[in-house]
Amino acid sequence: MLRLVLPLNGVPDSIAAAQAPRPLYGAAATRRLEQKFAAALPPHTLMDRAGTAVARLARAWQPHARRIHVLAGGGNNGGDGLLAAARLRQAGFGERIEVRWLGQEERLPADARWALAQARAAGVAFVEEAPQDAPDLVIDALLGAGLHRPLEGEMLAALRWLQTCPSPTLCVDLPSGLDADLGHWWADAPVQPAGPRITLALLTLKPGLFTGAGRAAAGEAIWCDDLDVDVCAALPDAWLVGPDGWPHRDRLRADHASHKGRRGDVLIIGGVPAAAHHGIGMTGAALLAGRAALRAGAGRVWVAVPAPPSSTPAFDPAQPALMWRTVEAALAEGLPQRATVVAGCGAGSALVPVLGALMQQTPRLVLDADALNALGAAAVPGSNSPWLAALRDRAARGWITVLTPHPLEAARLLDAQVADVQRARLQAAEQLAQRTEAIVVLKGSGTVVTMPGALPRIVASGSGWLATAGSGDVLAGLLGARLAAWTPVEDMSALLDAVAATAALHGTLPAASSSPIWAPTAADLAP
Ligand SMILES: NC(=O)C1=CN([C@@H]2O[C@H](COP(=O)(O)OP(=O)(O)OC[C@H]3O[C@@H](n4cnc5c(N)ncnc54)[C@H](O)[C@@H]3O)[C@@H](O)[C@H]2O)[C@@H](O)CC1
Repeated sequence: MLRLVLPLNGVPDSIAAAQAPRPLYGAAATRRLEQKFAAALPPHTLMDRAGTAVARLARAWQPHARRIHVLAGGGNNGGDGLLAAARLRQAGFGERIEVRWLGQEERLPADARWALAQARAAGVAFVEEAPQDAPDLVIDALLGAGLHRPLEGEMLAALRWLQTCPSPTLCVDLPSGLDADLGHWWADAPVQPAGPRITLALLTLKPGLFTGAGRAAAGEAIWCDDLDVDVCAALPDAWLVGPDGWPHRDRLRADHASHKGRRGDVLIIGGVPAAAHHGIGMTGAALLAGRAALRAGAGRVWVAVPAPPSSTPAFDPAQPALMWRTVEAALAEGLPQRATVVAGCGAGSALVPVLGALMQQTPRLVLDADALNALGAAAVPGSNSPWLAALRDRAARGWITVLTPHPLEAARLLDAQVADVQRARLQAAEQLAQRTEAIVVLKGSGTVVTMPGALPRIVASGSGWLATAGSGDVLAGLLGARLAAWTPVEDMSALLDAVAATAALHGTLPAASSSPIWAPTAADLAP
């Protein structure tokens, strides 16, 4: 059955489509499923269904296309393209169906060999060169789940043509160049296509479609056809998640007997003012986090500033309910023991002296930005960092720690390069979680949320609109509110789901506040 998974990146409708958690299967798991189902069906059935699904979507998406160019590689992904060409030709679609096939007949897998014969029998035209002009529709069947190494030579040249071609393009299973497991882009070619593009995943959704380069390469919409087999019984490699489970404001409204003490307390630590930090002020970061926590339904929110009372803001005119403290006063009041603490938003190096106390006193702790920088390379193998010991000690006590690194912060914690983190985002997040025994929210395109012993979640929402100063502070505040409202249950994976749903909600905020003219800023996300 054909399903729309993510229509038009970033528009609100896409959220509904993404809401149900969806299982993601990497290349190896997909191959196992393919073999299992193929064994129970007549020969070539899956490829027949795959090629037919591609042809059907191509016709629905570009019904007036006259010249259709299929770029096909030498594996089964190319086989899908060849079969789609055959089916389009048999249906009398368009005026010309042409295939540029870069395979070698003697090395073809059996299914693709059969598809080649089908295309030839259908009278599809075979061409040697890339078109000089733009076809009405391109079908990208160069490489799919079999790509795990860099592209070179003829394949690279073909991909460069594809990425710069302005024609509408339908990618078969995965955009060619993308690693199904990692979301890594294997080619020295632009990730972002020049023309309109959609992707039709076949049999399974692969994790690489949704993180790293996946979302940028896959285009405006991601479809999936399960080829009429039930893959969902198999254990996935990861889950694609939306904001389902977020405590919606209607639920807060319906809770008549509630009071502010029941909604959860949040303490933001950060926002160092310029007067206390060599003329470099970061009050806005803590403001954004505090406002987001309030907006997300926290009952009471304090903002503790690492500065003397004289340079602590009197109040926030936009959200006067925020209560301001110095860090000293907040510690003296015992706030870290009873509130969920969000530490790091614009705290600078002033956080370091109190981080140890927070680790030891706060059962629910979100470490963001400067708090992560303060940990240094705590997550490298064999690290004897006192911070690592403190994090593990927290886990042993059953306390919750959430780390929210962007790729650079994750790289610092792992003593790696940003490129290493981005090349394998799921694996980087899992390493970080294993070593720190914390929940990790690795931000970026396709935010990854994971913890030790759990299947990672990839957040389905989000767009380039989130790449704006302060949007991470808003996420930290939302996480603070969500953890503060968290009722402990035995199943820790429910906590992971709650954290992932919070990150997914954050991804929807820019679309909710967008105007036809302005790009949303962080203040629009937490007004
Ligand atoms: N066999 C079947 O019945 C089905 C196959 N499916 C399709 O099969 C695809 C997977 O097929 P394959 O495992 O054959 O893999 P691919 O077709 O994705 O890639 C394998 C081919 O690409 C070449 N290749 C890989 N990396 C390269 C590089 N860096 N430079 C140059 N050439 C490179 C290999 O030599 C091989 O010829 C899926 O993505 C999907 O499109 C699905 O439609 C499901 C059903």
